[in-house]
Amino acid sequence: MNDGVELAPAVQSILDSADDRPGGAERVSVDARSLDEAFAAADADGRVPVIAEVKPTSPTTEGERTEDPVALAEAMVRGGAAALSVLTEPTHFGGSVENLERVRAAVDVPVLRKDFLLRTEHLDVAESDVALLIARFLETDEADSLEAMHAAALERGFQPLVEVHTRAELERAVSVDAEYIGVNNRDLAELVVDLGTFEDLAPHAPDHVTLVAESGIGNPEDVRRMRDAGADALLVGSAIMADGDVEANTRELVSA
Ligand SMILES: O=P(O)(O)OC[C@@H](O)[C@@H](O)c1c[nH]c2ccccc12
Repeated sequence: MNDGVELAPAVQSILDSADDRPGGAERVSVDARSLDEAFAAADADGRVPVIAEVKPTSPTTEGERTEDPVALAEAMVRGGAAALSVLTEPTHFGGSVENLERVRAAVDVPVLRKDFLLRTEHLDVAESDVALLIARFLETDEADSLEAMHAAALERGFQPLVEVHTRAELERAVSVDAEYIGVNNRDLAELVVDLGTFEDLAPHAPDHVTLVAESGIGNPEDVRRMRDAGADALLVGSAIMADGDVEANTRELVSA
């Protein structure tokens, strides 16, 4: 599929199930909480802008956290998270639209819907402040184009975060005028993480873009490394969801 590089079997299976999931019946209209303001507020009081991710499990995680997602989300906000990300992918990440809706109702910070959205009608399944659009999966015959998805997300009031992993994907994100670009340090073909990915791509992003470093950020040193490379914000899941106190895990990274 797409560039000819085979995807990890887990990722191919995620995409196949995403392709089978129905869209929403009606077009949503979102009154989004500003991501820029949330990041600026964090910066202003000395917190690193972190998007903390409620991810009960994943193909690269052992075990599953079974606490109430709302309790986890509230702990992340207490720990200083500027925004949250909630998995809605049901079959491989233990997520749900219900989790997203409950979390968004419980907190004041912007919430990202983390899923594999392939067609515009998939945007209509749930309201969120930010919608993730993964460039790599929006260039196949089965999916709508990145351009169409980006325009459709804006029309509905979402702040689209375009996820890229290569220079070519970054160029495509820039060509659709993406204001928010996430560089995923995890290669979805092999599921390996390399923080050098962000360092390599960040210098090629235009200055006006808000850049998010995604995946593989495990400790305060990684946070500083990504900030030094130009990350305006960080998206962190596993290190915050790992054993222990989610609030303390969040605070440790936010204070790096
Ligand atoms: O758990 P990590 O390594 O901190 O990564 C979080 C987030 O970046 C990761 O969950 C992610 C990035 N892009 C995705 C696309 C789909 C599902 C998950 C993801």
